[in-house]
Amino acid sequence: MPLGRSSILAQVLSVAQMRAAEEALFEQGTSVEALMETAGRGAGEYVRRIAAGRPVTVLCGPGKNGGDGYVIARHLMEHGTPVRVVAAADPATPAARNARGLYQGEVLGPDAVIEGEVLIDCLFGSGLTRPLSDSLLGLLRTLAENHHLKVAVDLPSGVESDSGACLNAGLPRFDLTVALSAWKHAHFAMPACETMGALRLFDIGVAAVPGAAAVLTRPLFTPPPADAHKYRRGLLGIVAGEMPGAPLLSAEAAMRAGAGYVKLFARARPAGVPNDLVCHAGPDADGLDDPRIAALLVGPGLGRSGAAAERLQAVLELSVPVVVDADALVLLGPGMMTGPAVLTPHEGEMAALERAFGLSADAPKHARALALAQASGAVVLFKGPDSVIAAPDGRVLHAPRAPSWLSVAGTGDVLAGITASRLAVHRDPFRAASEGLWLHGEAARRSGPAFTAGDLARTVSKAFA
Ligand SMILES: NC(=O)C1=CN([C@@H]2O[C@H](COP(=O)(O)OP(=O)(O)OC[C@H]3O[C@@H](n4cnc5c(N)ncnc54)[C@H](O)[C@@H]3O)[C@@H](O)[C@H]2O)[C@@H](O)CC1
Ligand SMILES: Nc1ncnc2c1ncn2[C@@H]1O[C@H](COP(=O)(O)OP(=O)(O)O)[C@@H](O)[C@H]1O
Ligand SMILES: [K+]
Repeated sequence: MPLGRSSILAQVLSVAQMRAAEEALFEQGTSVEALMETAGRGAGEYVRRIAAGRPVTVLCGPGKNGGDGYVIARHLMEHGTPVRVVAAADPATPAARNARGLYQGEVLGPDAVIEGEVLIDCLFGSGLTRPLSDSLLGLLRTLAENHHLKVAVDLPSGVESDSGACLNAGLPRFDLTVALSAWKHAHFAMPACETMGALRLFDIGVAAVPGAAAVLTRPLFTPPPADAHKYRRGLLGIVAGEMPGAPLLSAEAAMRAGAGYVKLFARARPAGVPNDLVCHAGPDADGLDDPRIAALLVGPGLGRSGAAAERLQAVLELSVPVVVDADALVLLGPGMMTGPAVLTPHEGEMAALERAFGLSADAPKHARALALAQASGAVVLFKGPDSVIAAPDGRVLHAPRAPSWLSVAGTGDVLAGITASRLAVHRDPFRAASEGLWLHGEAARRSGPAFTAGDLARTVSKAFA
Protein backbone atom coordinates (compact mmCIF):
# COMPACT_ATOMS: atom_id res chain seq x y z
CA MET A 1 0.00 0.00 0.00
CA PRO A 2 1.46 3.42 -0.88
CA LEU A 3 2.29 5.64 2.10
CA GLY A 4 -0.12 8.49 2.85
CA ARG A 5 1.12 12.08 2.56
CA SER A 6 1.29 12.51 6.36
CA SER A 7 3.63 9.49 6.68
CA ILE A 8 5.81 10.90 3.89
CA LEU A 9 5.86 14.26 5.67
CA ALA A 10 7.17 12.55 8.84
CA GLN A 11 10.31 11.36 7.05
CA VAL A 12 13.70 12.78 8.07
CA LEU A 13 16.25 12.84 5.24
CA SER A 14 20.01 13.02 4.98
CA VAL A 15 21.46 15.45 2.42
CA ALA A 16 22.17 12.52 0.08
CA GLN A 17 18.60 11.20 0.43
CA MET A 18 17.23 14.73 -0.13
CA ARG A 19 19.25 15.07 -3.36
CA ALA A 20 18.04 11.66 -4.56
CA ALA A 21 14.41 12.58 -3.80
CA GLU A 22 14.89 15.86 -5.68
CA GLU A 23 16.46 13.99 -8.66
CA ALA A 24 13.39 11.74 -8.77
CA LEU A 25 11.19 14.83 -9.15
CA PHE A 26 13.43 16.10 -11.98
CA GLU A 27 13.11 12.75 -13.74
CA GLN A 28 9.34 13.16 -13.60
CA GLY A 29 9.72 16.41 -15.51
CA THR A 30 9.93 19.06 -12.78
CA SER A 31 12.69 21.66 -13.28
CA VAL A 32 15.02 23.05 -10.61
CA GLU A 33 13.46 26.45 -11.25
CA ALA A 34 9.93 25.14 -10.73
CA LEU A 35 10.90 23.42 -7.49
CA MET A 36 12.60 26.58 -6.23
CA GLU A 37 9.53 28.60 -7.15
CA THR A 38 7.26 26.24 -5.17
CA ALA A 39 9.60 26.12 -2.17
CA GLY A 40 10.28 29.87 -2.15
CA ARG A 41 6.60 30.79 -2.45
CA GLY A 42 5.72 28.32 0.33
CA ALA A 43 8.33 29.73 2.68
CA GLY A 44 7.45 33.26 1.49
CA GLU A 45 3.85 32.81 2.56
CA TYR A 46 4.95 31.85 6.11
CA VAL A 47 7.15 34.96 6.11
CA ARG A 48 4.40 37.23 4.76
CA ARG A 49 2.04 36.13 7.52
CA ILE A 50 4.55 36.39 10.32
CA ALA A 51 5.83 39.79 9.08
CA ALA A 52 2.26 41.17 9.01
CA GLY A 53 3.27 44.21 6.96
CA ARG A 54 6.57 44.92 8.73
CA PRO A 55 9.61 45.41 6.46
CA VAL A 56 11.62 42.29 5.68
CA THR A 57 15.34 41.87 4.99
CA VAL A 58 16.30 38.69 3.09
CA LEU A 59 19.94 37.59 3.35
CA CYS A 60 20.80 35.55 0.23
CA GLY A 61 23.79 33.24 -0.26
CA PRO A 62 25.24 31.79 -3.49
CA GLY A 63 23.41 28.43 -3.61
CA LYS A 64 19.85 27.23 -3.92
CA ASN A 65 19.04 28.41 -0.40
CA GLY A 66 19.90 31.91 -1.66
CA GLY A 67 17.76 31.22 -4.74
CA ASP A 68 14.83 30.47 -2.43
CA GLY A 69 15.52 33.86 -0.82
CA TYR A 70 15.05 35.75 -4.13
CA VAL A 71 11.76 33.90 -4.72
CA ILE A 72 10.64 34.83 -1.18
CA ALA A 73 11.55 38.48 -1.80
CA ARG A 74 9.56 38.53 -5.06
CA HIS A 75 6.58 36.88 -3.35
CA LEU A 76 6.64 39.52 -0.59
CA MET A 77 6.92 42.37 -3.11
CA GLU A 78 3.97 41.06 -5.09
CA HIS A 79 1.91 41.02 -1.90
CA GLY A 80 2.83 44.53 -0.76
CA THR A 81 5.27 43.64 2.05
CA PRO A 82 8.26 46.04 2.06
CA VAL A 83 11.37 43.96 1.29
CA ARG A 84 15.04 44.31 0.42
CA VAL A 85 17.71 41.73 -0.27
CA VAL A 86 21.25 41.64 1.11
CA ALA A 87 23.35 39.53 -1.29
CA ALA A 88 26.27 37.97 0.57
CA ALA A 89 27.63 36.62 -2.74
CA ASP A 90 26.52 36.43 -6.34
CA PRO A 91 24.22 33.54 -7.24
CA ALA A 92 26.36 30.57 -8.29
CA THR A 93 23.81 28.24 -9.86
CA PRO A 94 21.59 28.79 -12.94
CA ALA A 95 18.40 28.42 -10.88
CA ALA A 96 19.57 30.95 -8.28
CA ARG A 97 20.65 33.36 -11.07
CA ASN A 98 17.23 32.95 -12.66
CA ALA A 99 15.50 33.68 -9.32
CA ARG A 100 17.61 36.79 -8.81
CA GLY A 101 16.83 37.96 -12.35
CA LEU A 102 13.09 37.70 -11.73
CA TYR A 103 13.27 39.76 -8.52
CA GLN A 104 12.87 43.45 -9.44
CA GLY A 105 13.46 44.98 -5.98
CA GLU A 106 16.36 46.43 -4.02
CA VAL A 107 19.58 44.34 -3.71
CA LEU A 108 22.26 45.58 -1.32
CA GLY A 109 25.84 44.39 -0.92
CA PRO A 110 27.21 42.73 2.20
CA ASP A 111 28.71 46.03 3.45
CA ALA A 112 25.40 47.88 3.65
CA VAL A 113 24.39 48.91 7.18
CA ILE A 114 20.97 47.44 7.72
CA GLU A 115 18.51 47.62 10.58
CA GLY A 116 14.98 46.34 10.33
CA GLU A 117 12.11 44.30 11.65
CA VAL A 118 12.18 40.83 10.14
CA LEU A 119 15.28 38.94 8.97
CA ILE A 120 15.11 35.94 6.65
CA ASP A 121 18.23 33.75 6.61
CA CYS A 122 18.74 32.30 3.13
CA LEU A 123 22.55 32.32 3.32
CA PHE A 124 23.09 28.54 3.36
CA GLY A 125 20.81 25.54 3.75
CA SER A 126 21.52 21.85 3.46
CA GLY A 127 24.49 22.49 1.14
CA LEU A 128 26.72 23.89 3.90
CA THR A 129 29.98 21.93 3.93
CA ARG A 130 32.30 23.99 6.13
CA PRO A 131 32.18 26.70 8.80
CA LEU A 132 31.12 30.21 7.77
CA SER A 133 34.04 32.54 7.07
CA ASP A 134 34.56 35.29 9.67
CA SER A 135 33.08 37.89 7.32
CA LEU A 136 29.92 35.82 6.59
CA LEU A 137 29.48 34.99 10.27
CA GLY A 138 29.92 38.69 11.11
CA LEU A 139 27.32 39.69 8.51
CA LEU A 140 24.80 37.12 9.78
CA ARG A 141 25.33 38.08 13.41
CA THR A 142 25.08 41.82 12.76
CA LEU A 143 21.88 41.42 10.79
CA ALA A 144 20.46 39.13 13.48
CA GLU A 145 21.26 41.68 16.19
CA ASN A 146 19.63 44.48 14.13
CA HIS A 147 16.29 42.73 13.49
CA HIS A 148 13.55 41.81 15.97
CA LEU A 149 12.19 38.66 14.39
CA LYS A 150 14.36 36.03 12.73
CA VAL A 151 13.28 33.26 10.35
CA ALA A 152 15.61 30.60 8.94
CA VAL A 153 14.75 29.03 5.61
CA ASP A 154 15.31 25.25 5.53
CA LEU A 155 18.10 25.43 8.16
CA PRO A 156 19.83 28.23 10.05
CA SER A 157 23.12 29.03 8.27
CA GLY A 158 26.13 27.42 9.95
CA VAL A 159 24.21 24.28 10.94
CA GLU A 160 25.29 20.91 9.52
CA SER A 161 22.22 19.18 8.14
CA ASP A 162 23.11 15.52 8.78
CA SER A 163 24.50 15.89 12.30
CA GLY A 164 22.94 18.95 13.93
CA ALA A 165 26.41 20.31 14.67
CA CYS A 166 26.87 24.10 14.75
CA LEU A 167 29.98 24.61 12.61
CA ASN A 168 30.60 28.10 14.08
CA ALA A 169 30.41 29.39 17.64
CA GLY A 170 28.04 32.31 18.23
CA LEU A 171 25.38 31.49 15.61
CA PRO A 172 22.17 33.50 16.10
CA ARG A 173 18.92 32.06 17.44
CA PHE A 174 15.78 32.07 15.30
CA ASP A 175 12.09 32.44 16.13
CA LEU A 176 10.96 30.17 13.29
CA THR A 177 12.60 27.68 10.92
CA VAL A 178 10.70 26.67 7.79
CA ALA A 179 12.02 23.32 6.57
CA LEU A 180 11.67 22.75 2.82
CA SER A 181 10.52 19.47 1.24
CA ALA A 182 11.46 17.23 4.21
CA TRP A 183 12.81 17.32 7.75
CA LYS A 184 16.57 16.93 8.09
CA HIS A 185 18.34 15.31 11.08
CA ALA A 186 19.50 18.75 12.30
CA HIS A 187 15.89 19.80 12.93
CA PHE A 188 15.80 17.34 15.84
CA ALA A 189 19.44 17.12 16.93
CA MET A 190 21.29 19.19 19.53
CA PRO A 191 22.79 21.71 19.53
CA ALA A 192 21.30 22.93 16.23
CA CYS A 193 17.64 22.28 17.04
CA GLU A 194 17.84 24.57 20.03
CA THR A 195 18.64 27.57 17.78
CA MET A 196 15.68 27.05 15.42
CA GLY A 197 12.63 28.32 17.33
CA ALA A 198 9.30 26.94 16.15
CA LEU A 199 9.53 24.36 13.35
CA ARG A 200 7.32 24.23 10.27
CA LEU A 201 7.59 22.06 7.17
CA PHE A 202 6.62 23.12 3.64
CA ASP A 203 5.80 20.17 1.38
CA ILE A 204 6.97 20.37 -2.25
CA GLY A 205 5.88 16.86 -3.18
CA VAL A 206 8.88 14.58 -2.67
CA ALA A 207 8.09 10.86 -2.57
CA ALA A 208 8.71 8.41 0.27
CA VAL A 209 12.40 7.53 0.54
CA PRO A 210 13.03 3.86 1.42
CA GLY A 211 15.01 3.48 4.64
CA ALA A 212 14.51 7.11 5.71
CA ALA A 213 14.40 8.06 9.38
CA ALA A 214 11.16 9.56 10.67
CA VAL A 215 9.77 11.86 13.34
CA LEU A 216 8.00 10.18 16.23
CA THR A 217 4.30 10.93 15.83
CA ARG A 218 1.39 10.17 18.14
CA PRO A 219 0.88 6.40 18.41
CA LEU A 220 -2.53 4.80 18.10
CA PHE A 221 -3.70 3.44 21.47
CA THR A 222 -6.83 1.35 21.89
CA PRO A 223 -8.56 0.43 25.18
CA PRO A 224 -8.14 -3.21 26.31
CA PRO A 225 -10.54 -5.58 24.46
CA ALA A 226 -13.90 -6.35 26.10
CA ASP A 227 -12.72 -9.78 27.28
CA ALA A 228 -9.39 -8.48 28.66
CA HIS A 229 -8.03 -9.71 31.97
CA LYS A 230 -4.91 -8.75 33.89
CA TYR A 231 -2.62 -11.45 32.44
CA ARG A 232 -3.82 -10.98 28.88
CA ARG A 233 -3.08 -7.25 29.26
CA GLY A 234 0.48 -8.19 30.23
CA LEU A 235 2.33 -9.04 33.43
CA LEU A 236 5.39 -6.84 33.89
CA GLY A 237 8.09 -7.89 36.35
CA ILE A 238 10.28 -5.09 37.73
CA VAL A 239 13.53 -6.39 39.17
CA ALA A 240 14.64 -4.31 42.15
CA GLY A 241 18.21 -4.09 43.43
CA GLU A 242 20.20 -2.26 46.02
CA MET A 243 18.30 1.10 45.96
CA PRO A 244 14.49 0.77 46.31
CA GLY A 245 13.37 4.28 45.23
CA ALA A 246 14.10 4.03 41.50
CA PRO A 247 12.22 0.76 40.77
CA LEU A 248 9.25 2.07 42.77
CA LEU A 249 9.14 5.15 40.50
CA SER A 250 9.31 2.88 37.44
CA ALA A 251 6.47 0.80 38.89
CA GLU A 252 4.30 3.90 39.55
CA ALA A 253 4.67 4.83 35.88
CA ALA A 254 4.31 1.28 34.56
CA MET A 255 1.01 0.77 36.42
CA ARG A 256 -0.39 3.74 34.47
CA ALA A 257 0.93 2.79 31.02
CA GLY A 258 -1.24 -0.18 30.04
CA ALA A 259 0.14 -3.41 31.57
CA GLY A 260 -2.57 -5.36 33.40
CA TYR A 261 -0.35 -6.43 36.26
CA VAL A 262 2.90 -4.94 37.58
CA LYS A 263 4.91 -6.97 40.09
CA LEU A 264 8.04 -5.84 41.93
CA PHE A 265 10.65 -8.56 42.54
CA ALA A 266 12.84 -7.62 45.53
CA ARG A 267 14.89 -9.49 48.12
CA ALA A 268 12.75 -7.95 50.85
CA ARG A 269 9.61 -5.85 50.59
CA PRO A 270 10.85 -2.21 50.49
CA ALA A 271 9.17 0.50 52.57
CA GLY A 272 6.68 2.66 50.70
CA VAL A 273 5.28 0.03 48.30
CA PRO A 274 1.82 1.34 47.32
CA ASN A 275 -1.20 -0.92 47.93
CA ASP A 276 -1.86 -1.34 44.21
CA LEU A 277 1.63 -2.73 43.53
CA VAL A 278 2.24 -6.44 44.16
CA CYS A 279 5.63 -7.22 45.67
CA HIS A 280 7.29 -10.64 45.41
CA ALA A 281 10.02 -10.92 48.07
CA GLY A 282 12.63 -13.64 47.66
CA PRO A 283 16.22 -14.36 46.65
CA ASP A 284 17.64 -13.52 43.19
CA ALA A 285 15.59 -14.77 40.23
CA ASP A 286 13.01 -16.30 42.58
CA GLY A 287 9.62 -16.18 40.85
CA LEU A 288 11.03 -14.70 37.63
CA ASP A 289 10.49 -18.00 35.80
CA ASP A 290 6.70 -17.48 35.97
CA PRO A 291 5.64 -18.20 32.36
CA ARG A 292 2.93 -15.54 32.63
CA ILE A 293 5.55 -12.77 32.76
CA ALA A 294 5.35 -10.91 29.43
CA ALA A 295 8.21 -8.48 30.01
CA LEU A 296 10.85 -7.51 32.56
CA LEU A 297 12.50 -4.25 33.55
CA VAL A 298 15.97 -4.35 35.05
CA GLY A 299 18.37 -1.55 35.97
CA PRO A 300 16.74 1.24 37.99
CA GLY A 301 18.29 1.02 41.49
CA LEU A 302 20.06 -2.23 40.59
CA GLY A 303 23.53 -1.16 41.80
CA ARG A 304 26.82 -2.00 40.10
CA SER A 305 28.27 -4.64 42.47
CA GLY A 306 29.17 -8.22 41.59
CA ALA A 307 25.81 -9.29 43.04
CA ALA A 308 24.01 -6.79 40.79
CA ALA A 309 25.86 -8.17 37.76
CA GLU A 310 24.77 -11.72 38.69
CA ARG A 311 21.17 -10.56 39.08
CA LEU A 312 21.29 -8.95 35.63
CA GLN A 313 22.79 -12.10 34.10
CA ALA A 314 20.00 -14.23 35.63
CA VAL A 315 17.32 -11.89 34.21
CA LEU A 316 18.82 -11.79 30.71
CA GLU A 317 19.17 -15.59 30.55
CA LEU A 318 15.36 -15.92 30.83
CA SER A 319 15.07 -14.55 27.23
CA VAL A 320 11.87 -12.70 28.19
CA PRO A 321 11.40 -9.31 26.41
CA VAL A 322 13.29 -6.87 28.61
CA VAL A 323 13.94 -3.17 29.13
CA VAL A 324 17.53 -2.63 30.28
CA ASP A 325 18.07 0.76 31.94
CA ALA A 326 20.37 2.69 34.31
CA ASP A 327 22.96 0.59 36.24
CA ALA A 328 22.23 -2.48 34.11
CA LEU A 329 23.48 -0.60 31.04
CA VAL A 330 26.86 -0.08 32.68
CA LEU A 331 27.10 -3.81 33.45
CA LEU A 332 26.03 -4.90 29.96
CA GLY A 333 28.42 -6.38 27.41
CA PRO A 334 28.32 -8.25 24.08
CA GLY A 335 26.57 -11.63 24.07
CA MET A 336 24.63 -11.11 27.31
CA MET A 337 21.20 -10.47 25.79
CA THR A 338 19.37 -13.55 24.57
CA GLY A 339 15.87 -12.16 23.87
CA PRO A 340 14.13 -9.03 22.54
CA ALA A 341 15.34 -5.95 24.40
CA VAL A 342 15.13 -2.16 24.64
CA LEU A 343 18.19 -0.30 25.95
CA THR A 344 17.51 3.22 27.31
CA PRO A 345 20.91 4.95 27.78
CA HIS A 346 21.55 8.61 28.48
CA GLU A 347 24.84 10.10 27.22
CA GLY A 348 26.98 8.71 30.07
CA GLU A 349 25.50 5.20 29.80
CA MET A 350 25.84 5.36 26.01
CA ALA A 351 29.55 6.10 26.35
CA ALA A 352 29.94 3.04 28.62
CA LEU A 353 28.03 0.86 26.13
CA GLU A 354 30.14 2.11 23.22
CA ARG A 355 33.28 1.13 25.12
CA ALA A 356 31.81 -2.29 25.97
CA PHE A 357 30.75 -2.96 22.36
CA GLY A 358 33.85 -1.42 20.77
CA LEU A 359 31.93 1.37 18.98
CA SER A 360 32.96 4.92 18.12
CA ALA A 361 31.24 7.85 19.80
CA ASP A 362 32.39 10.15 17.00
CA ALA A 363 29.18 10.23 14.94
CA PRO A 364 25.80 12.01 14.93
CA LYS A 365 23.50 10.90 17.75
CA HIS A 366 21.11 8.94 15.50
CA ALA A 367 24.05 7.11 13.90
CA ARG A 368 25.45 6.20 17.34
CA ALA A 369 22.06 4.79 18.38
CA LEU A 370 21.85 2.78 15.15
CA ALA A 371 25.39 1.42 15.51
CA LEU A 372 24.63 0.19 19.03
CA ALA A 373 21.30 -1.32 17.92
CA GLN A 374 23.07 -3.23 15.16
CA ALA A 375 25.93 -4.37 17.40
CA SER A 376 23.70 -5.46 20.27
CA GLY A 377 20.59 -6.68 18.44
CA ALA A 378 18.46 -4.53 20.79
CA VAL A 379 16.29 -1.50 20.15
CA VAL A 380 18.14 1.57 21.47
CA LEU A 381 16.33 4.58 22.95
CA PHE A 382 19.14 7.13 23.30
CA LYS A 383 17.76 9.75 25.72
CA GLY A 384 18.41 13.46 26.18
CA PRO A 385 16.93 16.75 24.96
CA ASP A 386 17.08 15.18 21.46
CA SER A 387 16.01 11.58 22.14
CA VAL A 388 16.25 9.14 19.25
CA ILE A 389 15.24 5.49 18.78
CA ALA A 390 17.03 2.99 16.53
CA ALA A 391 16.30 -0.65 15.69
CA PRO A 392 18.74 -3.33 14.45
CA ASP A 393 16.85 -3.42 11.10
CA GLY A 394 17.77 0.24 10.44
CA ARG A 395 14.62 2.07 11.54
CA VAL A 396 15.35 5.43 13.18
CA LEU A 397 12.89 7.76 14.92
CA HIS A 398 13.62 11.29 16.14
CA ALA A 399 11.52 12.59 19.03
CA PRO A 400 10.06 16.07 18.72
CA ARG A 401 11.35 18.43 21.43
CA ALA A 402 10.15 17.54 24.93
CA PRO A 403 9.84 20.02 27.84
CA SER A 404 13.23 20.76 29.41
CA TRP A 405 11.54 20.38 32.83
CA LEU A 406 12.26 16.67 32.27
CA SER A 407 15.84 17.37 33.35
CA VAL A 408 15.11 16.32 36.95
CA ALA A 409 16.20 13.21 38.83
CA GLY A 410 14.09 10.10 38.33
CA THR A 411 12.40 10.92 35.02
CA GLY A 412 14.53 8.24 33.36
CA ASP A 413 13.10 5.64 35.76
CA VAL A 414 9.63 6.81 34.71
CA LEU A 415 10.50 6.41 31.00
CA ALA A 416 11.84 2.90 31.64
CA GLY A 417 8.65 1.98 33.53
CA ILE A 418 6.35 3.26 30.76
CA THR A 419 8.38 1.53 28.04
CA ALA A 420 8.45 -1.78 29.94
CA SER A 421 4.70 -1.56 30.51
CA ARG A 422 4.10 -1.15 26.76
CA LEU A 423 6.48 -4.07 26.12
CA ALA A 424 4.41 -6.25 28.47
CA VAL A 425 1.27 -5.30 26.49
CA HIS A 426 2.48 -6.37 23.02
CA ARG A 427 6.13 -7.59 23.32
CA ASP A 428 7.31 -5.47 20.36
CA PRO A 429 10.49 -3.59 21.44
CA PHE A 430 10.49 -0.88 18.75
CA ARG A 431 6.81 -0.13 19.26
CA ALA A 432 7.29 -0.13 23.06
CA ALA A 433 10.19 2.34 22.81
CA SER A 434 8.16 4.62 20.48
CA GLU A 435 5.03 4.52 22.63
CA GLY A 436 7.09 4.92 25.81
CA LEU A 437 8.95 7.97 24.52
CA TRP A 438 5.78 9.57 23.22
CA LEU A 439 3.81 8.99 26.46
CA HIS A 440 6.77 10.29 28.51
CA GLY A 441 6.94 13.54 26.48
CA GLU A 442 3.16 13.97 26.55
CA ALA A 443 3.03 13.34 30.33
CA ALA A 444 5.73 16.01 30.71
CA ARG A 445 3.73 18.47 28.58
CA ARG A 446 0.69 17.81 30.77
CA SER A 447 2.67 18.15 34.02
CA GLY A 448 3.38 21.87 33.54
CA PRO A 449 6.50 23.44 35.01
CA ALA A 450 8.76 22.23 37.87
CA PHE A 451 7.26 18.75 38.33
CA THR A 452 8.91 15.87 40.18
CA ALA A 453 9.46 12.39 38.73
CA GLY A 454 6.63 11.18 41.00
CA ASP A 455 4.27 13.84 39.58
CA LEU A 456 5.28 12.74 36.08
CA ALA A 457 4.62 9.06 36.85
CA ARG A 458 1.16 9.92 38.16
CA THR A 459 0.37 11.90 34.97
CA VAL A 460 1.08 9.04 32.56
CA SER A 461 -2.54 7.78 32.44
CA LYS A 462 -3.66 11.29 31.40
CA ALA A 463 -1.22 11.21 28.47
CA PHE A 464 -3.38 8.50 26.85
CA ALA A 465 -6.20 11.03 26.52
N1 LIG B 1 16.32 19.70 -2.12
C1 LIG B 1 15.22 20.23 -2.63
O1 LIG B 1 14.31 19.54 -3.02
C2 LIG B 1 15.10 21.68 -2.66
C3 LIG B 1 16.09 22.47 -2.10
N2 LIG B 1 15.97 23.80 -2.07
C4 LIG B 1 16.95 24.61 -1.36
O2 LIG B 1 18.24 24.27 -1.72
C5 LIG B 1 19.05 24.27 -0.56
C6 LIG B 1 20.27 23.48 -0.84
O3 LIG B 1 20.90 24.15 -1.90
P1 LIG B 1 22.45 23.98 -2.23
O4 LIG B 1 22.77 22.56 -2.31
O5 LIG B 1 22.73 24.88 -3.38
O6 LIG B 1 23.13 24.49 -0.90
P2 LIG B 1 23.24 25.93 -0.20
O7 LIG B 1 22.35 26.93 -0.75
O8 LIG B 1 23.18 25.63 1.24
O9 LIG B 1 24.72 26.43 -0.57
C7 LIG B 1 25.69 25.59 -1.02
C8 LIG B 1 26.70 26.37 -1.82
O10 LIG B 1 27.53 27.08 -0.93
C9 LIG B 1 28.87 26.54 -0.94
N3 LIG B 1 29.24 26.49 0.47
C10 LIG B 1 28.96 25.51 1.38
N4 LIG B 1 29.40 25.85 2.60
C11 LIG B 1 29.96 27.09 2.46
C12 LIG B 1 30.59 28.00 3.37
N5 LIG B 1 30.73 27.72 4.66
N6 LIG B 1 31.03 29.18 2.87
C13 LIG B 1 30.90 29.49 1.59
N7 LIG B 1 30.32 28.68 0.69
C14 LIG B 1 29.85 27.49 1.11
C15 LIG B 1 28.77 25.21 -1.59
O11 LIG B 1 29.97 24.88 -2.21
C16 LIG B 1 27.61 25.45 -2.58
O12 LIG B 1 28.06 26.12 -3.71
C17 LIG B 1 18.15 23.76 0.52
O13 LIG B 1 18.58 24.06 1.81
C18 LIG B 1 16.87 24.48 0.16
O14 LIG B 1 16.87 25.76 0.73
C19 LIG B 1 14.85 24.50 -2.65
O15 LIG B 1 15.33 25.45 -3.55
C20 LIG B 1 13.91 23.66 -3.40
C21 LIG B 1 13.96 22.27 -3.34
N1 LIG C 1 16.82 19.27 28.74
C1 LIG C 1 15.98 18.24 28.49
N2 LIG C 1 14.96 18.39 27.62
C2 LIG C 1 14.10 17.39 27.39
N3 LIG C 1 14.18 16.17 27.97
C3 LIG C 1 15.18 15.95 28.83
C4 LIG C 1 16.14 16.96 29.13
N4 LIG C 1 17.02 16.45 30.02
C5 LIG C 1 16.63 15.19 30.27
N5 LIG C 1 15.52 14.87 29.55
C6 LIG C 1 14.81 13.59 29.58
O1 LIG C 1 14.61 13.22 30.95
C7 LIG C 1 14.94 11.87 31.16
C8 LIG C 1 16.15 11.80 32.12
O2 LIG C 1 16.58 10.49 32.26
P1 LIG C 1 17.93 10.13 33.01
O3 LIG C 1 19.04 10.92 32.46
O4 LIG C 1 18.03 8.64 33.00
O5 LIG C 1 17.65 10.65 34.49
P2 LIG C 1 17.47 9.83 35.86
O6 LIG C 1 18.57 8.82 35.88
O7 LIG C 1 17.63 10.87 36.93
O8 LIG C 1 16.12 9.23 35.84
C9 LIG C 1 15.20 11.28 29.80
O9 LIG C 1 14.01 10.74 29.27
C10 LIG C 1 15.65 12.48 28.98
O10 LIG C 1 15.37 12.32 27.62
K1 LIG D 1 19.19 29.24 5.76
